Amino acid sequence: MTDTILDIRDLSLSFGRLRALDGVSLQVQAGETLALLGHNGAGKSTLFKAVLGFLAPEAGSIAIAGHAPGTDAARIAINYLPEVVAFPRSLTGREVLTYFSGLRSAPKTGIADLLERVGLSDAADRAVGTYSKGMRQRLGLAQALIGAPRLLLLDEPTSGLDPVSRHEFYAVIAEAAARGSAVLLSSHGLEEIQTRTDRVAILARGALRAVGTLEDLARQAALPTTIRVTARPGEADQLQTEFGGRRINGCRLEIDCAADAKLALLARIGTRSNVLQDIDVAVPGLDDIYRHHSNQPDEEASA
Ligand SMILES: Nc1ncnc2c1ncn2[C@@H]1O[C@H](COP(=O)(O)OP(=O)(O)OP(=O)(O)O)[C@@H](O)[C@H]1O
Repeated sequence: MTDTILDIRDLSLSFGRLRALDGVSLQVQAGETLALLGHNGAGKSTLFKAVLGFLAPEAGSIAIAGHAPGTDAARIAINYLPEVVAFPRSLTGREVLTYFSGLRSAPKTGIADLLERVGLSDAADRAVGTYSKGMRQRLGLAQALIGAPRLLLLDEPTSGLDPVSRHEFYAVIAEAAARGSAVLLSSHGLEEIQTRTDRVAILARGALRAVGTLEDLARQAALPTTIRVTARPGEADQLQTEFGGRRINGCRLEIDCAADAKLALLARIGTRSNVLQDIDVAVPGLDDIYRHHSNQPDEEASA
């Protein structure tokens, strides 16, 4: 049985004449990590602010573990990591977490464990003003994990982090999800969320264009596979006559085909190995999949 922690239905919100969110419906389950992707200005932060209760929707509804945004019960259920974290520079990492634990009425006994989980034990008693950006970001994540939240909202949590820090960051997020938190994070990076999130939601100009696993999104996009053939000198014309495709230069040919027709086409091309110099296969990349969905009209979005 699923346990829906975040339930957003037909959410619309405008700033004056600008419709920042347009009929967005999205659910996140306990233990699930969902990445919200979208270009600058797509509406990701606006969605987060609505979930936090900072912005009131003009239509639709949001429930956090069954509670309306901004209520005490919803506030207790959510922990939030903003895109830019700022802590008092003179406090140590441990003092920051002690302060936030007090605000959340969480036991102080968990602080050493949190510092350990985000790799800040050694720096725990140094002033935050001496921390690097990555360390501040990790302290922000530790702050967001206080009290084992039911919903973890992370606004571009890894922007500006190096690949190793990113990897460690996602490992900590995965632990939180394994303990039952629902995680909604926004990101610009398809590559980084590829193996680290359960589902992806693509937002463009305030509307949700697609929701699903990356495999689902790739299947829905039905983008062609491209077979690139290099012919022996003087043979490209004949190959193009046989297999169609685009001529790239005197000896190269690109042939598009549906993903499920790839093997049959390769087998046919293979029968002409005597006139081939090389062959390779280019499957659609994450960027192609993202571009496809973010350019779709709203009504093609799938929930
Ligand atoms: N307080 C505001 N007043 C007016 N317009 C706003 C306000 N906040 C956001 N917007 C507009 O709403 C749209 C969505 O902005 P939002 O910050 O949610 O985008 P985003 O997806 O988080 O972008 P980014 O990736 O750049 O952080 C943008 O066009 C933005 O200019």
